[in-house]
Amino acid sequence: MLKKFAAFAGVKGPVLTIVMDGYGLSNSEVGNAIAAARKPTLDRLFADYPHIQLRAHGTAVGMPSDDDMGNSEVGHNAIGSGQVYSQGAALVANAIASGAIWQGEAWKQIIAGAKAGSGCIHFIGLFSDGNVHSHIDHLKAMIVRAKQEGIKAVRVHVLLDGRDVPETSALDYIEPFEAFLSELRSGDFDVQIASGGGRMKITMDRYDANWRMVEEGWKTHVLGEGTQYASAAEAVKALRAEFPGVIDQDLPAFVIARDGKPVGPIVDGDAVVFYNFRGDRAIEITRAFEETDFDKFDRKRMPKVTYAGMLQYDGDLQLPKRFLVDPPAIQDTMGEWFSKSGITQFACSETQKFGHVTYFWNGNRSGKFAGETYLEVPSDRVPFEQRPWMKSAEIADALIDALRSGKYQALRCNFANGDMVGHTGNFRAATMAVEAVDLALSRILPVVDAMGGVALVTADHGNADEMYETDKKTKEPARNKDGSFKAKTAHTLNPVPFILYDNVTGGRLGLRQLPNAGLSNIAATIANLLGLEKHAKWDESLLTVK
Ligand SMILES: O=C(O)[C@@H](CO)OP(=O)(O)O
Ligand SMILES: [Mn+2]
Ligand SMILES: [Mn+2]
Repeated sequence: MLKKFAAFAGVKGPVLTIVMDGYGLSNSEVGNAIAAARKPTLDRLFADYPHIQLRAHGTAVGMPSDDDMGNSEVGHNAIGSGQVYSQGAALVANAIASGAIWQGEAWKQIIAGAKAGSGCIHFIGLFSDGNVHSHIDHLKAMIVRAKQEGIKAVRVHVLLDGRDVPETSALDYIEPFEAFLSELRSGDFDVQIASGGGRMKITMDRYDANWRMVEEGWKTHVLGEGTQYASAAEAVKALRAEFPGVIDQDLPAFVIARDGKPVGPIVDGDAVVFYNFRGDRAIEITRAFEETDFDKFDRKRMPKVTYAGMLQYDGDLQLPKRFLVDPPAIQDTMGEWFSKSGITQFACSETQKFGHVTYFWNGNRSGKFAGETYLEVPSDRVPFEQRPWMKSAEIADALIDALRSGKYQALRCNFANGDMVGHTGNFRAATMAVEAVDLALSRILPVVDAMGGVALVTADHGNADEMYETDKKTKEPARNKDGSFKAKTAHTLNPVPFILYDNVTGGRLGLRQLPNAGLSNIAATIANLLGLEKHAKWDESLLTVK
């Protein structure tokens, strides 16, 4: 049990934490969909309530460097655990730098599995240096090592990014990578790109939102079925010509073939490494490779392969069984300790972010702690620039019901809008996304008051705050050839807001801006609002009490 907090007995009503996914604070109004949005409720919160800024990127959330943007996994891990752990990106980079990865059992089994079988290793993963789900340097290091260890054939299945990196940058990765492969290729080392497609079209679905994507990926990578091209570069050029305006993340699947035959379907005796380190979008394809009883789609054939993930993606479900690098051992999360302290908890989001407030929040565990209730609002299956309001109204409905029920002391939710619509690169839709969240807040906050509670309004990282790429030389917004601004689809490095909405303690409570305040300070702040001391491992609370 957490001890009683001496300075404050806790608010009478519930404590609600609202994560506005992808809502960063930028000083610039240029390309800033948040500044451009009409958002009277948020304007009022910033004008009238205590608020500070939190760091949500780089080392503050366990990324290798402060050049790394934040993302939902590291952000929600930091919020939910009150701690900063070295995250997948850093753990993998270190394991490669020290060589520990090659000494691990899993890598040895991949090599041994391929040698005893067909001799071929397949690498499937997100093909960029975004460092949110994967890094191309990790892929390259594994290919070099595989050759050194006497592997004869490697096939690479490239998921085009355009979401963590510029929206039409696929060839900036493919072309140098082909040059890298040419250098390595030799009489006894046959290495080629075998298939690919946009990350939002195939393979990388999450939270069971759309298994058809994974089915499409399976057909492409494993069965080698689909439209054939002579090379990945040719595929990207041809698909861009065929689908003008479609950005990398949404490009259709392609198969590389010679004389009508796919160069790298996955067959019995192969080894397969899924090289993403982040779990949410890696779990479904992993299940397709590992589960004997599998009913999400008809796999047609299930090759007997030696399969490994870069990390273990779900500790509870032990997915995958074999993994190259140990995930961060996230312990003593807020969910667990509130549960042990008898606090009832409610978590809600729509499908696209549901795991963020449950699985990521609880340190990448899919199980529930006692006293937790989860509610998932099914997401639309559309390009989100077509529905920028997403399920904000339904999430507000659910929260209002949960608050009014009086059953829950700590509630948490995630509004996906700023992030999911921000990722489309559509500026106007992103302003509407922010406006939809503002409307939801205007409905929820009066209910918080009525129940005698308080709310913390924050975000996990930026996105909608920067909708244009910056020209590296001029530092001005970058432009396309036709003079229009170049859309930016990725997260940002900006800090996020942390607002205390409190109409019930008579102004006793405030927030302090510690110099390095970050997302990991939120857990202790929530504990104090509930009248509890923080867990010894959690970073400092930001609450001030008069
Ligand atoms: O969509 C995703 O997978 C990432 C971006 O790669 O976004 P977020 O971290 O907000 O989930
Ligand atoms: Mn996010
Ligand atoms: Mn995002």
